[in-house]
Amino acid sequence: MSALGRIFAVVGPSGAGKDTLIEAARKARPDLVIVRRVITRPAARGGEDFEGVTEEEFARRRRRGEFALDWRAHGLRYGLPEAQIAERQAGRDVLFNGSRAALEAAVQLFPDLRVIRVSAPSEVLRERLMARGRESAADIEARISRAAIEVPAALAVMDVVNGGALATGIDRFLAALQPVRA
Ligand SMILES: Nc1ncnc2c1ncn2[C@@H]1O[C@H](COP(=O)(O)OP(=O)(O)OP(=O)(O)O)[C@@H](O)[C@H]1O
Ligand SMILES: O=P(O)(O)OC[C@H]1O[C@H](OP(=O)(O)O)[C@H](O)[C@@H]1O
Repeated sequence: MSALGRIFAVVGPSGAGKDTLIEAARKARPDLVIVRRVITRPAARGGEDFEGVTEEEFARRRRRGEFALDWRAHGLRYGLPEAQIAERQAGRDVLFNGSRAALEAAVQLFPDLRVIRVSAPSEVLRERLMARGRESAADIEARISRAAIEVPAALAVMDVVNGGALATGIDRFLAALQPVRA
């Protein structure tokens, strides 16, 4: 039997670059299982690879116990399919794009959770969200207002600052995914 793979939650404010860094890790680390989230958002071109479902379908899957963990944010529901998390059992490292507000619940479920916190200055967040153009100006302001949400103080986190050149952010992110040397 293989040892249990590691499990990583990538968190941080909207615009910090979580999806961008995760996509870079997908190329650099083909061994990683990157959880494909189920979200009650219409499928969009570009950005995160997720499964878009209706509220009804989300609720149905939740009732059937298909999600290891789920949460609400930005008026949307997000779920992590249990079947993908279970890849850990085969010794594979698993990574998911998480919510700071749902980290307490995540740690209850995965006591060995490794948290990677991605950050960038708030003026940079706003510029990036406006350039990305996925949300309205009002939605962008609502997202910026969540920028100050803290990771629970008791949790150890690995910080990845992605406020400047993307290549630097990617290097830092890949380093955070490496096993710690004894
Ligand atoms: N280091 C960087 N330099 C310049 N632009 C960046 C950098 N990192 C990410 N971006 C851009 O910023 C925007 C936001 O990045 P991304 O969508 O990855 O953020 P996110 O943290 O996943 O946000 P959300 O939580 O809203 O999904 C994207 O358009 C992305 O291309
Ligand atoms: O603000 P907090 O609670 O950390 O995160 C809330 C949610 O916002 C982001 O989703 P999206 O990719 O922007 O839809 C995160 O991935 C998370 O699911």
